[in-house]
Amino acid sequence: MPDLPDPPAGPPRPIAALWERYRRYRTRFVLAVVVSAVNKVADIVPELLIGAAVDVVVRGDDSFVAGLLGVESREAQLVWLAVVNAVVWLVESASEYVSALLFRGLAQSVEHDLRVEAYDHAQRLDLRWHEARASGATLATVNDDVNQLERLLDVGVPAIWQTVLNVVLVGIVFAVASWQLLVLAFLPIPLIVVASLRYQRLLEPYYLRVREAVARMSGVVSANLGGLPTIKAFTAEDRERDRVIEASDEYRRANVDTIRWSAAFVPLVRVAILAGFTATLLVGGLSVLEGTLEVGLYSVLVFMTQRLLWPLTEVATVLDLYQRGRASTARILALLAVPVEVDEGRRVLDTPVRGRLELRGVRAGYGDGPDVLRDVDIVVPEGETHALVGPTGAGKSTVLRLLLRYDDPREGAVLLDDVDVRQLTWGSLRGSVGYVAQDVHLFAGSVAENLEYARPGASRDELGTAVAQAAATDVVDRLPGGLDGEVGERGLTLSGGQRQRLALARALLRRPAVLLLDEATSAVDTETEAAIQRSVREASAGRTALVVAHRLSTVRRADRIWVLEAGRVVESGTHDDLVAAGGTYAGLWAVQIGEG
Ligand SMILES: Nc1ncnc2c1ncn2[C@@H]1O[C@H](COP(=O)(O)OP(=O)(O)OP(=O)(O)O)[C@@H](O)[C@H]1O
Repeated sequence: MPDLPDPPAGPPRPIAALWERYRRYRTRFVLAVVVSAVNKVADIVPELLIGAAVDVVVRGDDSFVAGLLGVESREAQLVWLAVVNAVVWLVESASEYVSALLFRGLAQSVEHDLRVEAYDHAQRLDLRWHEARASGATLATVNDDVNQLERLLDVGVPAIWQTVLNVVLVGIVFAVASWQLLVLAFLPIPLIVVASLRYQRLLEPYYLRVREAVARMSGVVSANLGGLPTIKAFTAEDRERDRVIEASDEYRRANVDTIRWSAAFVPLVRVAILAGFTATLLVGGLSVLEGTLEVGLYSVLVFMTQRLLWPLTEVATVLDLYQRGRASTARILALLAVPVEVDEGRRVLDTPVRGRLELRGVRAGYGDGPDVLRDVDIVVPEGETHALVGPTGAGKSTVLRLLLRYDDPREGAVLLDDVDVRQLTWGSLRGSVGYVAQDVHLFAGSVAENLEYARPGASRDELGTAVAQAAATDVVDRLPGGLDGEVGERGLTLSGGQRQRLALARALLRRPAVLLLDEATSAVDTETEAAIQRSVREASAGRTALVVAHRLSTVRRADRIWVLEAGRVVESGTHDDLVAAGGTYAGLWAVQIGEG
């Protein structure tokens, strides 16, 4: 793999960057925060009402409610409290529903937008960028990182906000009741937050080990499932099962170690909050006996301390969610920040495209690697069929990649109809080319769907013609369902030669001005090859073709043959000229016809 520069790190403050990026959702976010605040207040009020009810029962016409409403009878006061309670309860339920809808809706919208943006950007990124890294890494960003961020927005953000509100609201109640109790009950909170942060950091390597173990395990399983034919051929099932056992066992051990520490957290927080609980119980109770604290308020405080406990036990989980969400956001934004180096030009070719191809003084290579092509000058005049031949690794596929502009040359220029391809729109360049790659890729789906990839909305007649031109009629006829027959994942239910013929049909369906065939017939038998050749000759009448081939018999009739060796054009001419010249080509030919 070439050494490419590391991908740019994510922004230093990813969440702030996300906030900037999604300005359009700010109003919805603020609304969600407000409704959630209403919900929290409504959630706390019933506990205050119970305190007020105790106060009514204990103090009668002297109670807080009596003073507030001017109602003397205890029964009437209790009825009032019950009515207020019912209203608040309904508000609480409604606001909980609305707040969940708003937060979750927001999380889904952001997740959807980011996933689509990340995918769209990833598919625009240069092939070279993708080739230099594991496809799993990009997939993990588009899938797992986006899901992780959704969890932060869906669960984490509301939890953080509710915890803060909880502490503030309970704090206000305590402050009204007694400053001493406020100090005693809240004293452990900063301690718990700081301890949670440290604890989280302590757990980090454990979580990391779990993540690595799970990645290793799924790596082994997916690689094995993809390589089943090889495993079976080498009867390596037992060895592979042992490798999975080992990976799974490491995952289990990593998890057990993590659980040992993480499960201790809640009990520890409980111990830390003991001071607040005891203070409320003891100091509060004593204050009631002394007459400095009302019984009603005392009962409210007892409820309230309980309320402080649970959110605090969740501080660590929420912080964990926050940190994971932050790291995921950084990775997504880093992917989105990778620049597209081979970017689209603006020029549109005059139609009809003639199809003249030229490589002018081209030097090319991959990443920081050595030059793969040097001083290459190739011209394919409009309407001619040329061939590229040469030993393996000579740079033949690289020439086709340059013509499709998967990469740009390091020096020199590639031209279509005398225009530098760097200036052309993708539509003008790639839209004019029918390409059959060395490693044919078909998508899961029917034959027709695969063909229509080249020309959405093509008629059945057009599909049939393209199939016939590619000598693939028998492939389609043999499939149950014909054109509607399924080809399976990556077309794997077909043989290599059948896949090649369908790929050729797909390229021809485009009716391109230029045909680029990279060993398009290497996997078919000689008879089929001859049939394809005849069809391609007919199909390529009036269009330009550049054909890469190892089997020289396939390119004998080419208008011109270019011979590449170690990245340079060493000779070119017709088959007969080259054989007569007695150079590299003549040597290759002699070997292939059995005279070498
Ligand atoms: N994506 C890539 N990244 C880095 N190096 C590459 C890449 N593709 C090809 N190369 C290198 O470039 C050189 C030329 O490869 P290329 O595929 O163009 O040769 P070829 O003549 O088509 O070979 P073959 O006949 O075996 O297909 C080789 O040394 C190869 O290792």
